[in-house]
Amino acid sequence: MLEFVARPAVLAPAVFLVGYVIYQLFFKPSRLPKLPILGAREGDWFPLLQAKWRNTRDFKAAMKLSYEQYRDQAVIVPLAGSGDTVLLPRSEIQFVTDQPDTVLNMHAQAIESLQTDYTCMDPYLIHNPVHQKLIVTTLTNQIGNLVPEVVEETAWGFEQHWGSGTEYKEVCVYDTMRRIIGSVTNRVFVGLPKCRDPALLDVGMAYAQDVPITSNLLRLVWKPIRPLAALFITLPNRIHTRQFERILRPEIERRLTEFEARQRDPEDKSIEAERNDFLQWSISQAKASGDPYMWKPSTLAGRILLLNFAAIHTSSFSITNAILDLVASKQEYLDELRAEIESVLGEHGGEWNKRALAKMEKLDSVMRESARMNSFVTVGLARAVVARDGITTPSGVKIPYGATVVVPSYPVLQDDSVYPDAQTFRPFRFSDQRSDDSVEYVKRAAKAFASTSNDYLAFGHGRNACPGRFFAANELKLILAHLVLNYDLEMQPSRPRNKWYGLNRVPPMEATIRVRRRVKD
Ligand code: HEM
Repeated sequence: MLEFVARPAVLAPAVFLVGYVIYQLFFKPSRLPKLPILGAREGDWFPLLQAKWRNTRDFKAAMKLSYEQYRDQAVIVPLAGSGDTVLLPRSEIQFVTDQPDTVLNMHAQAIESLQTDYTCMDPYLIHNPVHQKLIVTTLTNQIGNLVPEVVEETAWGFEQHWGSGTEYKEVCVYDTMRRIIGSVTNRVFVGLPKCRDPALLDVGMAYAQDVPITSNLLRLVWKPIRPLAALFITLPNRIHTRQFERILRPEIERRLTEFEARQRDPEDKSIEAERNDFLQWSISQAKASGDPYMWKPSTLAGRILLLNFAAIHTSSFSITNAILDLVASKQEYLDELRAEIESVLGEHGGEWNKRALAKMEKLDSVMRESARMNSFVTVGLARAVVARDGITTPSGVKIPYGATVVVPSYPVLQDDSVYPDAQTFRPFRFSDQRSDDSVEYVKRAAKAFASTSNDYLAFGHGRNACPGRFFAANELKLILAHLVLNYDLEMQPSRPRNKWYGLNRVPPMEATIRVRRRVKD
């Protein structure tokens, strides 16, 4: 064995590899300017490396430290698997949102951090994200028309997962919510009956988990060998993408055939009326483009899978957090919320619609306050510096091409000077502010759940803020309203804590509560 290792043909590359790794880890000069290193301590031998270890292990502590110690200055944030990252101070959030895409670019950063060239089986879907245009235009415009279907699917989902028993029983909040959110959201994406297909929902969820796990792994792999490593690492992504496509293909093919038949003879009454869902809009968009690649079943299914990735986890976390916050608060809050919903619904003849929902400001406030307390966005507005000459921040820090900038979100949302009594869940914090007539209308409207600002980054902010947030806000409020109207929730003395996985903050997924169907008189 020793003889084999001592051969020059084996020894030379091995020494080179070890030397390269040591150089990368300990001696490679940083391209970043001289700034404090978040997490480094006096006397550290390898400050970047030691800080990286500390920050990766406990990012919550790192966030608190950044706000206490470096509130007004930029700091370097070493993190495992992340490239050169600079956290800018809160005072420079506006500067970040103001930069054009040619200077600070969200998509370049998302492609790098999610490694989409490997984790998405057809990277062209990401490089040509026409589905995002549909979210901003058609989906958002159709929110009102989609209300009846969202309401119907919500009722079906609760019946399946919370049942109609009038005795208290225990349910796992996250597990049941992700299933309800899955079918409600897919009702809008692909319609009945596929939105209730458990295989479709499970594969969609599995892929949504594959992407963060495999992208984290890939980022740890040396770039030149990443394409090779990706062949093995992204195997689950490939399997789940294929399964998703296989499940959806018959529906897509049926719709394509009907689309063509309708084009040939618009008067033909034997063809099913055009559906009003994302798949149908995508088919129309694809056909209008004239590019056959766009209406291939794999392309159309791939876009729906990406939507599932963007929508399901985020929405499931939000509603789970809101339920856990409410049951750990006061029964009076729940009663007050229920009273608002009943009263506004009464004014609208008992019928759900967009206008009724917009009037339920307490309901809206609960969702916004819960997102303030629990948002998974701990640092926000992650953007890659794509200007070849780098950027110079208002405080004069020069950040080179290829680095990433982020801004604080978690510490701002927890800051008493921004949100008084920030550690307390005050469900009507924002509706109280909205009902203050002495404040001008625009400022009051800015307190709605889907409104973003420099101090509220739960949906991002600026040009690249989440395009699905208006739809998500309506869907989540309808779901919360349904459960408040139809179920009693047993109050709990305290709220189980959220968990941190690196940068990500997620609700306790195993938390349970006790619920029973309300008996209405
Ligand atoms: C409560 C639920 C949701 C939350 C908290 C959320 C949050 C976010 C955040 C923080 C971003 C990044 C924004 C930035 O960096 O400035 C984002 C982007 C995005 N979200 Fe959402 N989201 C939610 C629901 C949805 C839904 C339902 C959809 C689709 C219908 C969606 C589609 C997207 C897309 C496509 C992007 C990428 C935008 C781009 O690349 O420009 N999201 N979301």
